[in-house]
Amino acid sequence: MEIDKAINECDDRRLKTKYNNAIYVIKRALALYPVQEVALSFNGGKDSTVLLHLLRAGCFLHKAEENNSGGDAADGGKTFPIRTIYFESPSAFPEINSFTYEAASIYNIQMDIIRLDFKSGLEALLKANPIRAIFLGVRIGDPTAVGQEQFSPSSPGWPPFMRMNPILDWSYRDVWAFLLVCKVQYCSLYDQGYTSIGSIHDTVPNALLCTRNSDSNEEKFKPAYLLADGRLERAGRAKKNSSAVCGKLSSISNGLKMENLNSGSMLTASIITVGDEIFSGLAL
Ligand SMILES: Cc1cc2nc3c(=O)[nH]c(=O)nc-3n(C[C@H](O)[C@H](O)[C@H](O)COP(=O)(O)O)c2cc1C
Ligand SMILES: Nc1ncnc2c1ncn2[C@@H]1O[C@H](COP(=O)(O)OP(=O)(O)OP(=O)(O)O)[C@@H](O)[C@H]1O
Repeated sequence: MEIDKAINECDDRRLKTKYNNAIYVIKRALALYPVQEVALSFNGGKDSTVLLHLLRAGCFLHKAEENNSGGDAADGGKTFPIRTIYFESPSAFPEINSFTYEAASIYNIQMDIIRLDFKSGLEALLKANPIRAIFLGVRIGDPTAVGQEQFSPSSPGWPPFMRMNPILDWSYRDVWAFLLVCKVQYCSLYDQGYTSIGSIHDTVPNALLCTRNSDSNEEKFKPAYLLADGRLERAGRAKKNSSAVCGKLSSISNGLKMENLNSGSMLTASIITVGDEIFSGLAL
């Protein structure tokens, strides 16, 4: 199985540990729930893409252990056995839609396209299918991760199912290390400077990846995997309450509250003085 092989052959020890822990969670989930009772919530984003490949590897390894065949699962892990759901929205980027559909075709994924809001869509899904647990690509740091663990029952008021978050403890760097080491395809927007993708109305490339051509002054963006500080991955996402004006954003949040940046740290500033400008009042 190419994902498992790529990780085993790489020399990134941290990535190996993250991978092994996520595979452990997936294998326990598959031991708890029959495969017909689990689903993957996939939206073509980077975290979803990581999860998809972890599940491909996890299903393969689980099946191999069940068969006690030393890794020789019948179809080499080519058919993806988990029902997959995609909440398609008219405000999704076309690149996200096309990548999602492409992934479904490449990996033989049975994908249910749901054109309802999350809650109503899940209610309909659970009514029509025996789904009891859903894999999500939620990570600590996502606003929706607050209070969640690797296995978290859905919230009160939501239909009852188990949310399973195998990459909850993965960092931005872990996500990119995995995608690059495994050499898997990801949505093209990430190569255009998008580091976290919401809707077309609230997402722009991450300004921290912006470069300017010194001759033409043309603005370009480096790929997402070059973002040095993963805490700023949501810098291209608008705040929930910021308003869009004529399709443009009136304000963009960097996704970090100032108190997050400052908590527990001492702020320092340096001033270099040459001569006696400060003392003579000329410094400003
Ligand atoms: C499969 C699935 C299960 C979810 N379960 C819950 C839930 O139990 N409780 C809840 O408050 N939100 C739930 N949500 C909603 C998400 O927490 C979140 O609001 C949604 O992903 C939108 O995030 P965004 O605003 O960053 O796009 C669920 C979403 C999905 C796709
Ligand atoms: N429209 C959707 N359809 C299906 N699942 C979704 C949808 N939106 C969110 N999810 C689930 O929630 C998870 C977290 O979403 P989030 O937007 O944080 O991550 P991502 O889209 O994978 O990556 P990125 O942060 O780069 O956009 C997804 O990995 C997926 O499991």
